[in-house]
Amino acid sequence: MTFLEKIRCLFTFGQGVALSLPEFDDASDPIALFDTWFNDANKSGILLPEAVSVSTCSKDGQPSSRMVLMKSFDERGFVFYTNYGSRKSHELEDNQKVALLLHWNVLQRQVRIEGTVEKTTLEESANYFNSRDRGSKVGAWASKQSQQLTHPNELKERVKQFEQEFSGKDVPHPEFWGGWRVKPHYMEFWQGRTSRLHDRLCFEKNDQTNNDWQTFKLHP
Ligand SMILES: Cc1cc2nc3c(=O)[nH]c(=O)nc-3n(C[C@H](O)[C@H](O)[C@H](O)COP(=O)(O)O)c2cc1C
Ligand SMILES: Cc1ncc(COP(=O)(O)O)c(CN)c1O
Repeated sequence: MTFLEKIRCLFTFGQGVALSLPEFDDASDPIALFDTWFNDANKSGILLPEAVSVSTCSKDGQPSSRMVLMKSFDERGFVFYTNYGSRKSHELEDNQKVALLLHWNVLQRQVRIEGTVEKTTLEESANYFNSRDRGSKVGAWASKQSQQLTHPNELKERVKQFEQEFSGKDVPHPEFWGGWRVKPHYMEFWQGRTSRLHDRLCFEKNDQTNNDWQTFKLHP
């Protein structure tokens, strides 16, 4: 973003900002647009611009949402890492349909993503796990994510146990921990405007095997 655009964002905060959405053309690609917006969010000083809400749905249709950190994205999809024994992972095993939501408030921007998930490869998960700090690696072993604590000190004790187990060694990548890649079939870019006359730019595809996105706009 230019300095002028930043000033305009500040002055119009809450009223809709004055950054324009690009017009459609044949080359319209939602991943490229996401890349631009994600860069803007990174440059804007927002804390954790990569924080994203992930919504899953249980077998009986109960949706649930939680925040995760998006660690990478490209044409193949959006990747986050978690415990494969967690509630979200169990729900994703049963039902691969998923929705992501990002909100960059100072930019007055929201991105909605709908798609299906697949697990990242063991190699990809291990590479990411190995890049984490030691404390978070031990934490991944210690946390039985989404399970009830059986007694108040259980987590602390498990951290101690794994610190001892891996003392003086590299902390290995646990097979129960890894990535989910969200392959999008719908993406919507929302840009706040004055008088609530926001822009909504949508991309949809019916066939996951190609990159043919239909584009349209929605009333705010
Ligand atoms: C900003 C933020 C980022 C988070 N990032 C992650 C993440 O990348 N992976 C993860 O497993 N949990 C992350 N969490 C914790 C999750 O929100 C959630 O509590 C946890 O994954 C268990 O969810 P579940 O029981 O629905 O599976 C994050 C929480 C916050 C507030
Ligand atoms: C439980 C958990 N797992 C994974 C992450 C992802 O972040 P990182 O890999 O940077 O720890 C987070 C971030 N808050 C988290 O809380």
